[in-house]
Amino acid sequence: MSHSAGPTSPPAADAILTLNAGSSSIKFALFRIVDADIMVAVRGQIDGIGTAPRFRAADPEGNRLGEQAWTDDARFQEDLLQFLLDWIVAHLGPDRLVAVGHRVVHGGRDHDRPALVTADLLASLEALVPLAPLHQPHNLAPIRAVEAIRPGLSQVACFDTAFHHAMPMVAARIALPREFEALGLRRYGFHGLSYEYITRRLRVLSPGIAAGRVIVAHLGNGASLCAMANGQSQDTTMSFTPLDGLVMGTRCGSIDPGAILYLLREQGMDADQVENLLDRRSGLLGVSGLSSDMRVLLDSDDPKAAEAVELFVYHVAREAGAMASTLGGVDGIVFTGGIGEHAAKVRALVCERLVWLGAEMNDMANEAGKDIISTADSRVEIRVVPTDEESMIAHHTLDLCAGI
Ligand SMILES: Nc1ncnc2c1ncn2[C@@H]1O[C@H](COP(=O)(O)OP(=O)(O)O)[C@@H](O)[C@H]1O
Ligand SMILES: CC(=O)OP(=O)(O)O
Ligand SMILES: [Mg+2]
Repeated sequence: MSHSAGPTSPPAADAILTLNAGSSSIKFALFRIVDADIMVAVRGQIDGIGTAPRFRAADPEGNRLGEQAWTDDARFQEDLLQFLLDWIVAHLGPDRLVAVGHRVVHGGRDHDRPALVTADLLASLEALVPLAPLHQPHNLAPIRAVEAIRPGLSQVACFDTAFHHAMPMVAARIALPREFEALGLRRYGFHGLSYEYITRRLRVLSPGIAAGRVIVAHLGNGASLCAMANGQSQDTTMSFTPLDGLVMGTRCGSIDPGAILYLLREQGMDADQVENLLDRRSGLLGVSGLSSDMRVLLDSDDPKAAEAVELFVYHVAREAGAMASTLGGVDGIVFTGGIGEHAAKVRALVCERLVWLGAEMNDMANEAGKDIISTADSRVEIRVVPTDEESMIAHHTLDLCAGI
């Protein structure tokens, strides 16, 4: 698959680009294909989309390759995407881009694995936009942009829902009349690329625990828990949409459906207003009245910020109890995602509420950001494992495109 370059330059390689587009960020990575495996060459992101967009890219050693900030908060995501694609093409050097892999949050009923993008696939994913309005439109836009710039280039959609597809039916079913199940109303679950990466890592780091009963807490701007037995999803807190479950940055998480009826009927709100409230104005932002960013809340001495953190922690621990019940006990707890990886205080507050499960935290190890943060005597091993959705996307893309 590789091509030879000049006598002094390293041999050119085929390359895979991964795009993980969210509501406020686009994360990307460029992987070179070397000996039928992938090696990361560049990682970067544009974050602050909608407020103050900022682009950063670095090589695997952390050397900065690019940085730019925009003060124009009205910049459209399409302009930023175009900037990103131009930057990537300019930085490919002699390497040849052979495929692009995308994180697509919702795969619906039909997709239990990554799929090559076709016009039909794109149309079916478009139909799922109402089920993930914060994510799906941003996931699909780059697929169209790449097709416009490089028609015919192989593109692969990697679904957040796929990891949970084989979840037991009792965990997936919603207690509505059967005809609604036929419409696709079931619990799907999300953050699947992250959970898949974590379970693969855990098999290397702690094989005994990986084969057992593990609760993985993906705590980022979006947050969910997954109950895994032998690396297979048994249940998860997100559901039909990524709005269910835990308290999140701007999402409310689980809410009595009766409250939505009340907002519609008694408060005169329409569906768009309710969606905007539950998806964009609630969660940490709504309760604190300050910010959706956990860093800001932990640094603040506003009592409302502390109450927002307390509520976040309360629901993580409460749902962890439910996941423990599903698993019939717990051997390991893994923290990941921006908050799970970096906020020692949040990990400590969650674990304080899980002592009854046999999870005993080593406070010094936690503060120091060690990999294992439980005591030697703890019945439950507690770990911090940084997630890497990009490498999971790249592996799937390589697997699907290898024969093309
Ligand atoms: N050092 C830190 N301490 C506390 N929280 C952090 C820290 N770094 C990142 N975070 C939190 O992580 C969140 C983003 O997590 P991330 O997994 O990157 O989110 P996304 O869902 O956008 O992928 C931020 O909103 C911030 O609250
Ligand atoms: C599914 C989801 O909520 O993703 P994110 O955490 O990236 O917002
Ligand atoms: Mg994320």
